[in-house]
Amino acid sequence: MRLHQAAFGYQGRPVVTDVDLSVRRGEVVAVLGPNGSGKTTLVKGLLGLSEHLSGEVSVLGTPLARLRDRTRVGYVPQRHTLTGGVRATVLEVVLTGLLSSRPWWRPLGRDALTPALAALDTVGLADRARFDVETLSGGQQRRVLIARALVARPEVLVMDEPTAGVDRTSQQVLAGVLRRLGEAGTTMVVVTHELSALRGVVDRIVEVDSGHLTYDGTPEGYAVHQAELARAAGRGPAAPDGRHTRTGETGGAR
Ligand SMILES: Nc1ncnc2c1ncn2[C@@H]1O[C@H](COP(=O)(O)OP(=O)(O)OP(=O)(O)O)[C@@H](O)[C@H]1O
Repeated sequence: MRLHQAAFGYQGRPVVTDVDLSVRRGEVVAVLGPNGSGKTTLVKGLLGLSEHLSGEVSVLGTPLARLRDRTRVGYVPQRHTLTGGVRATVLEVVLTGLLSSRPWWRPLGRDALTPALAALDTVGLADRARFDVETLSGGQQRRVLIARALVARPEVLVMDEPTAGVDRTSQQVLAGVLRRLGEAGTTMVVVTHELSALRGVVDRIVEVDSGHLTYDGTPEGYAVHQAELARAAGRGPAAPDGRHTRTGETGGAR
């Protein structure tokens, strides 16, 4: 995945600009940054779901506009649960992940069950296949959505806050799922506020602030970057006695 001077936004108005980024195959990248900084807009840009306004974007070696087989890139959207809609079983929801990869004249047959059950097994929910999704917890529903994204066997998986709003146990299960996917060579771009939940899974961190990339490097380097920011923020104007006052806090990963 390569972005050069890319800008994304909505209705012609840029939200993120000057993005230079390349993600290697098999890499697991966490996208961090304050609320409203443009993380979702950036990752939606990789899927053609926000407007690509300028610069170059290529995904899996193909310019985004010419990427025909969109099932090669899977997506787990933000703040999405499965309650309140049409009643469906867990298996049925996962099967919908295969619909876009088939022409309309080839309906899903029994052969679709094997990948769907395998995807549910990956997220640890094989025993819930016949359950109504509404009976699952929020964390389990997030895992169903990951299974739905996995069933078409995407080469790249983009996830927007997969661990948000789920309890610690579900967070740990989700982190394990991401670790296994990473080990299997799936390229992942994961927007998160909970870096600690993904420790050991993430190879690289990209920070977005006010629509710009403000960090791109290793998790270890990010800790140094944050410490430097905190030091800079603490170095306020000199107090009358010559000491420095603290002027502010920095945001960042929790
Ligand atoms: N569909 C849209 N149309 C117009 N503007 C939008 C749309 N979606 C988001 N924005 C604007 O883009 C800016 C960045 O939003 P975005 O959702 O990308 O931030 P974020 O970093 O993902 O935030 P959060 O951490 O809260 O999810 C915000 O000012 C938001 O209002």
